Amino acid sequence: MNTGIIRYSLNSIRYYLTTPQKRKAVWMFVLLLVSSFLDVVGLASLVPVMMVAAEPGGVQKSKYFGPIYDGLGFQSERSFLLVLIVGVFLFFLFKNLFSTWVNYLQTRFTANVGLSIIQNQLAKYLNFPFWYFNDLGSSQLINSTLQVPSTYVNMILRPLFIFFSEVAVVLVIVVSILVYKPLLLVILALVLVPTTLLTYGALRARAQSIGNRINELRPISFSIIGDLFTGFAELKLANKQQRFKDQLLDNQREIQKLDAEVYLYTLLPLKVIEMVAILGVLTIFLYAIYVPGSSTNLITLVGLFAAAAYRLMPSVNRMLMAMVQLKQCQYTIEDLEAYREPKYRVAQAEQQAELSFQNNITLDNLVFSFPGATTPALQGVSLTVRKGQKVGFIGSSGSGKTTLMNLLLRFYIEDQGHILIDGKVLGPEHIEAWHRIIGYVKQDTFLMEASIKDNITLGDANVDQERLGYAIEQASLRGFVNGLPDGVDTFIGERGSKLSGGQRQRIGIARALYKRTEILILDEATSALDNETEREVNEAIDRLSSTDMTILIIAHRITTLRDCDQIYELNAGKIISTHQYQDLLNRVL
Ligand SMILES: Nc1ncnc2c1ncn2[C@@H]1O[C@H](COP(=O)(O)OP(=O)(O)OP(=O)(O)O)[C@@H](O)[C@H]1O
Repeated sequence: MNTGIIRYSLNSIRYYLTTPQKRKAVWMFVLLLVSSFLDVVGLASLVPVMMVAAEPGGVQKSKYFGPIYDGLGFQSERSFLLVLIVGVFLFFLFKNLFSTWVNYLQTRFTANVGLSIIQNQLAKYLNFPFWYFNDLGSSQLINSTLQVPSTYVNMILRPLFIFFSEVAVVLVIVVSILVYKPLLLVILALVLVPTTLLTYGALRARAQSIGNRINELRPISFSIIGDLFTGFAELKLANKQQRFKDQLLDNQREIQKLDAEVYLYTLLPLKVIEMVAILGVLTIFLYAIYVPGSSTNLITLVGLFAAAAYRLMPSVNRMLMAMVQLKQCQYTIEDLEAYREPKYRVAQAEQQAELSFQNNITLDNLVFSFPGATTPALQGVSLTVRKGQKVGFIGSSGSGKTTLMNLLLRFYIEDQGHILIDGKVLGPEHIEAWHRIIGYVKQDTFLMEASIKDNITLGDANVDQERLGYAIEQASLRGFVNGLPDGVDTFIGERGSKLSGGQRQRIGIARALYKRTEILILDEATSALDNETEREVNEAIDRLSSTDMTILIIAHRITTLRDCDQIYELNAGKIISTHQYQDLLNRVL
């Protein structure tokens, strides 16, 4: 049998198991063997019991039960049969309790492995360099973090257990037949082995390609449904909801069709094996009819063949089903294995060091290129910001302002040059300390579907009320919050849908203040803010300017830069000039 997919799946599981878990897996396999053995013994024991029960005086005549009957001094066959039947019942009770316990252990084990795979995927993606993160997109990431591990558990891990426990059953039967009647084993092997191989051979390629296709289609559905709900208002107004709905249904139609096809494939093996087994029986019969003198022996053989094949068929079928499922979901193994190379990990030092910021931040000749880009996004940027300064960045769209901030935030790492804090190179060992003192207010502030308080504290369990009050005050949110029925406990809707653009940015500012940010990067919203919103945001920035916070502002409106000590202008990844606010204002006027 082609065991490529089995070996591949086992290797993939090994990666996730800790040493105790590996030991547990072996232990579980032993328990499964015992459980399979009890299964076969249970069924096999029924035949002699039924035979002696059906024939009066059968107990004493039986070569198995006769000695037990005499040895235990039974007086009547009826009482012996009663004890025998109760014994059989108790055996089945024990067997089923035992196999349920094994199933329970097995499901707990697979659930734990599933959880460690999700943890592993999360760790992988949360440590992803930012640009890959953006490249993959959230639908793909959600699929890989939640859907793929769950499919892996259901369609790789569980089928593997089934496969091995069926192998155990088949082995027990095969050994019994080998001892009892080797010729029968030869006939069975001649009939069942080629059938199994041919059926698997016919289904595996298609099963795999269906699995791959379903994995391509699922994120598309996630993405369309995300757009459909988040873009509710825009799509409704543009009368485009129907088009998105149609796209989603087309995609789902293909998924459902492929799912149904795969389900059909899991039903097929049993039918094929049954046809071949019956063909075997009939062929032996025909032989008995047309070859004179061979019938008595052959008819016994047919009986035995049919009985053995009947018991083997479900096991072989389950083995085949398991293999088809493994093949169909091979993509999950590939998906989980993706992005394990070091280049997909932001370098992080095991030992984190403290960092203090007292004097200045120096960018020393920073060069940075996005993977695959022909020209660097930053081409030797050097500047110094003193503690407490307010510095502005301007420049046309695509000039590298956001990229520069992402380097400063350590979401990207420079190809050349250094960032120095008080003259000390900012390295991977400072990431945690650095992130404690730097804050970022994006153009589109990240907001959770939660209360204002939770959005400012990012779900702090023990909120520092004094700090929260200060953050609200400094971010010019006091008036707004006081006017709300539930104050800071008011829910703001999905992604802040109940807030204005200015309020959203000010929540971002309050968040940075609550965190005791020492260096704040503020990316001013590019979208046309109305006068009132612009005034609100500027008021918050003005208040910040009176603190000792070091502020770096990417500005799209010159008025935002009013309090800046220095303004840098970028073009094509380079600083082309530095300005004072008044010069810029004169230039515009
Ligand atoms: N994830 C990315 N992958 C590849 N190239 C990128 C990526 N992000 C930005 N770029 C490219 O890098 C260059 C600088 O982009 P950046 O976002 O820093 O500009 P910006 O000055 O902030 O623009 P804007 O004012 O429009 O926000 C652009 O040419 C952009 O196309």
